[in-house]
Amino acid sequence: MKLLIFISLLAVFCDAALRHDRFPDDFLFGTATASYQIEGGWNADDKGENIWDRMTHTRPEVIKDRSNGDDAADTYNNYKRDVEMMRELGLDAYRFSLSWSRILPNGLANKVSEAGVAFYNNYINEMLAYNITPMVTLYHWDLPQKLQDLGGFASPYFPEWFENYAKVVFTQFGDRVKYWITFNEPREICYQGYGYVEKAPILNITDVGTYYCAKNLVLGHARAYHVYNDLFKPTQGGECGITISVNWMGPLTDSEEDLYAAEIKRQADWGIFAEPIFSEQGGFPKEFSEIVAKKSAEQGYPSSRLPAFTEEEREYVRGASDFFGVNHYTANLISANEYKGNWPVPSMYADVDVGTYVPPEWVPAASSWLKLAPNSIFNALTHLHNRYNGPVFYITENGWSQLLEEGYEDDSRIAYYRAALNSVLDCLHAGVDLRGYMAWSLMDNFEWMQGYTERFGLYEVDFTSPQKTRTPRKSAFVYKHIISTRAIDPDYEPDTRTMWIDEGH
Ligand SMILES: C[C@H]1O[C@@H](Oc2ccc([N+](=O)[O-])cc2)[C@H](O)[C@@H](O)[C@H]1O
Repeated sequence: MKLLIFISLLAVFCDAALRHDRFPDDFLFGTATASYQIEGGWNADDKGENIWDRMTHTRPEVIKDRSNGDDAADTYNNYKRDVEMMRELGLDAYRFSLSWSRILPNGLANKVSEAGVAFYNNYINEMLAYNITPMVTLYHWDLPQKLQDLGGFASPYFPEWFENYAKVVFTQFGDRVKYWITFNEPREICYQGYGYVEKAPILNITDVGTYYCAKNLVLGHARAYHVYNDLFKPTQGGECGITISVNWMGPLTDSEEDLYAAEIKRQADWGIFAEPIFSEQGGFPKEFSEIVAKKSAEQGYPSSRLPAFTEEEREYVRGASDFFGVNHYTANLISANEYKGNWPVPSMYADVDVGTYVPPEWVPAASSWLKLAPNSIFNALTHLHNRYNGPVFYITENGWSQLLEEGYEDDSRIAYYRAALNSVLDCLHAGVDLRGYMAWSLMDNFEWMQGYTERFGLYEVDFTSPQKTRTPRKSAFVYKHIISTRAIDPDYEPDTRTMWIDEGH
């Protein structure tokens, strides 16, 4: 009898393990943040000005609450408290970004700030003291203003500036940092910074640099990857990848037109950045390239507005990544003929020329673009897995916004995280090589054009208090429970509001 019970328990256990009802022990659970959104200290020591400093100081009206990241959550002075929060949650890893102009005040590598390097050394060492693995993004949207004045991402010098910056960073921190992400979200950098939608550097021109930005960014990524691979990896032994924002773009109907429209939307949205690096053939996506070339000719341009890679560049970029970082938040349904916007010509949006639809039953967050879309992580990751021959993935951002008034009781965030992590389990079950998940965000922060009006934090931050006091929300307790049990208990309800640090952290 005992043997029978033992065998059936073993069968249940093995089945659960095979079905990935639990997250593997070596799966990296973390949270993510970005320098401009949390650090503050905008002019501390010899830090240089960046494009968000310049924009928020000269055009405060473009930010919803006229705020800025001058102080933000003041991580510059509070980094020990941040690491304490990581320990409270029991994180395996923490993704954060470096402020380029804090390390290189004028963007160029001829002057390195000792104070800037010291700050990041302290931050990294504090994490490592508690076994928290740093995952470091080199660029999360805060370009040194000096480089913007020289043309920014649209300049042909950009790849070289980025390589030089990367070399400094790998030299200073590579003995301890083993996960490197070159860029956060090329789509947002190029399309929102240099295209139609306004974000820093707020050029107020349409389209001029969109696709030049895309090409220079991809080349900059490849240069940093090769420098790391050739000069640093042999002794430091880490990994270098890129994070691309991938929301699921499925067809509105099964019609051939909608299927094709969704494919073009995917090619424009993330394929333009992913295809050159992760596809077997390299280069920009075929159909989208043909569309832009055709429209450019009709518009009277002497050549395509999407500059092609030379054969040598294509080979240099192809395969230049150890992993695919995915920022995933939501989904859209794509239509060939319905729900189209009125886009300026020329622009990437007019080039794509499809409609996007969001079903009303998808629960909305506080951010207008964010809805709880069913199975969207599974749809996006299995698609990428199939298209790019099974690369290693990390989800480098995923999270949910609320309005400040919602405070501790963030049940909609908990529902979102549970749905997302169930989708992660489905990915593991389907054989996707997904090795980690970083929740956005550890704490409330400066949400770009929305200022402090939209809150993504597991910890609430009181930005009016001198210490920028951090208080855990209900979701922080739920995430902690998921990490420690490596499983999702849909009924878990925290019975305390007081955080604690488990032994070993
Ligand atoms: C909340 C985080 O958003 C990340 O950027 C975006 C912005 C918009 C979408 N979208 O689907 O429309 C996805 C991701 C950003 O990387 C991070 O800094 C946060 O602001």
